[in-house]
Amino acid sequence: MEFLDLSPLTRARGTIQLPGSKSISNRILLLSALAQGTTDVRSLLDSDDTRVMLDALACLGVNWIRRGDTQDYVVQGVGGAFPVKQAELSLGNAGTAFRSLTAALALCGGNYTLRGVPRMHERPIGDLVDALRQLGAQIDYLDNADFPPLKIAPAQLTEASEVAVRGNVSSQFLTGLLLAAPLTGKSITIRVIGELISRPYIEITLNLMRRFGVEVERDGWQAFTVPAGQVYRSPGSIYVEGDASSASYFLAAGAIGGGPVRVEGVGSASIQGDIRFAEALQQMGATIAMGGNWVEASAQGRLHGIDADFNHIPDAAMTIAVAALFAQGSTMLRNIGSWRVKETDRIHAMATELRKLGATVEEGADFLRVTPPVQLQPATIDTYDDHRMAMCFSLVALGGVAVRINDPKCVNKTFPGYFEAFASITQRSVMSTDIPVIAIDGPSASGKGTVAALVARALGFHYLDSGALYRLTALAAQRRGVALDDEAALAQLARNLDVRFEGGEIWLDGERVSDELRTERIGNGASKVAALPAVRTALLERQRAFRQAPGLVTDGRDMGSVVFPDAATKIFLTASAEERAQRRYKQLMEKGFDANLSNLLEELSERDARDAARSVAPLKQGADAILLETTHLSIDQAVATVLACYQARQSGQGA
Ligand SMILES: Nc1ncnc2c1ncn2[C@@H]1O[C@H](COP(=O)(O)OP(=O)(O)OP(=O)(O)O)[C@@H](O)[C@H]1O
Ligand SMILES: Nc1ccn([C@H]2C[C@H](O)[C@@H](COP(=O)(O)O)O2)c(=O)n1
Repeated sequence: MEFLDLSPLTRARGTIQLPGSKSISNRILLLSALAQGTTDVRSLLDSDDTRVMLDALACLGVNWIRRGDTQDYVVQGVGGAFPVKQAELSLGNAGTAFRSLTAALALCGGNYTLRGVPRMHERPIGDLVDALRQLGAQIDYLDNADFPPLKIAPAQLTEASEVAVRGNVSSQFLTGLLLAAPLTGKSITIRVIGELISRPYIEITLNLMRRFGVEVERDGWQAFTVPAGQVYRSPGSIYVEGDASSASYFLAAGAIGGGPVRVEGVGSASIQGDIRFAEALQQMGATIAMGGNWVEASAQGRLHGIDADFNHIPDAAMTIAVAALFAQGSTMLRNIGSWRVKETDRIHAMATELRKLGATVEEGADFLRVTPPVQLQPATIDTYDDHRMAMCFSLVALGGVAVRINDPKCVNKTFPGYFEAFASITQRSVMSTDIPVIAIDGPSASGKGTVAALVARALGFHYLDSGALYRLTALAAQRRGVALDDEAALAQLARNLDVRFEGGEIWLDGERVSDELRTERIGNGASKVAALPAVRTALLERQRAFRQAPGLVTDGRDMGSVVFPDAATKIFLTASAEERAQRRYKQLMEKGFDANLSNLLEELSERDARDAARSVAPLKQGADAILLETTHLSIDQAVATVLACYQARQSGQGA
């Protein structure tokens, strides 16, 4: 199995010239072939699927030439009837080519056999065949009923002027019928049974039929009439706009990796439904700018999860499922049942691969809910011979983890140069040490956590409360009856903690424990387990794994000295013991806990003494840490000071 290893990436920015749209390319090729006259097709997509269509048209006697090395083609139309009346066509896994050629050839008066790759033979076509048979088409299944391969004989047109087709399996069935209807020479009305999915693809079909001189009358999304006497006529020259589905990977890269990333070739003037991917990304918190022929994405902070219906953009929705790994909270993708009959069962494939990265995924017949892990795990991604699986999972590398993409050449189906284009807008982080860390250490209740979380929010960085890991170890020990001096058992517990940090809350073994963790009892227990070297070693790599792009703000006792000694900015944040006791007292009262100020002062001093006296990673201001005394500072002032220190350091002024 061939594979491609993507190194951890830190950032995405740049401009991409998009290849032509697959949906538009294959429709234009068929329309140009069926039309009267010669069509200059400009910027056709160069991919497996378009090659399948070009080869099939050549087999059917259509003359076309490519202009030199360009993606411009000249197609000589056959005026409605293919010259070759007998042919065997191999159509790979190209759904657009298979469905539209089935319809056109069934009404063209010849004998044809249509085959594909094994997966194509698992993709249903029965609804389209049933509808064509209503018109008099002679189509037989060569293997299994309702599935390719197919044998087509000349149609014996019936009197029927109305056909019905199911709309909820694939919109390509309706597209095929619409494209072929003018070949009958009579008025045909197509009624859609059930909900019509992927409507924007039908809009593309209607738009292009109009460009080739055929008007379709529409009654909502339920009935489409192609009036009699219309024939396709070449528009002379036609331009294939960039692929909006392919744009989704780069726009998502801009949103995940900071951006800005600009795609050129699609924009507000696009006729493709997938242009609305930009809206979904915007809902997740990305900043989107758009012109007639370009779109740009960037993001200041972290994305957030959304709950949305993706029936209208099923292909680009796959990119949302992967972007969900970088969002705060869960993302729910609804109404995506058509994924089940695409290049692979995409719901199952997506769920399987997201889980490898550590995500929690719930899958249903037509939905997917993705909850990101606290930290992404490096993984080998299987791509199921599905170009979109390969392209969307490349985005995972922007999480600062290595990812292996199996069978990367499957992208050739629609975007042969994808990985080169992706590399051109992303920056490699050979070492995760390229990702900036702001380390804030200091004694208990000094305000480290509050300040660190606000600094992280201001910069759009990740946040790690390292003390919570020691507190969680103490809580887990208490729940399992492990003594606080049993170093080996505690280290084992620390290594295997089942924790989740989400939206400021913390879960242990699936139970929300945020409030219990903040009690002084657990704080004292944490201070005891934190003195044990084996526990600290067990938690070391766990803490380092939080270092993910675009950056990390973390607080604790040894963040600058041990865990992230190369942190960009190190702060030692403190306040007088009396002020800290006051702050903790107020904090506990606000949470509804009982507290006594003098006891708190005593406990806090005891804890600081233990934390400072231990032999490993003791609490103390490092020589390279900036002292931030906050006894007389407000939270905002403390936050502003940390930000100023970081920015001074970033702009090279030192700090
Ligand atoms: N500069 C400040 N002025 C007044 N109150 C503050 C200031 N900084 C933080 N606080 C308050 O002090 C309380 C304790 O802060 P926080 O929990 O962030 O401290 P901490 O150092 O992270 O504590 P611990 O080490 O125990 O986790 C909070 O209620 C917070 O709002
Ligand atoms: N990096 C760290 C973080 C915390 N600890 C210990 C010391 C504290 O008493 C205890 C709880 O931390 P808090 O939540 O109060 O910040 O955990 C440590 O040793 N090293």
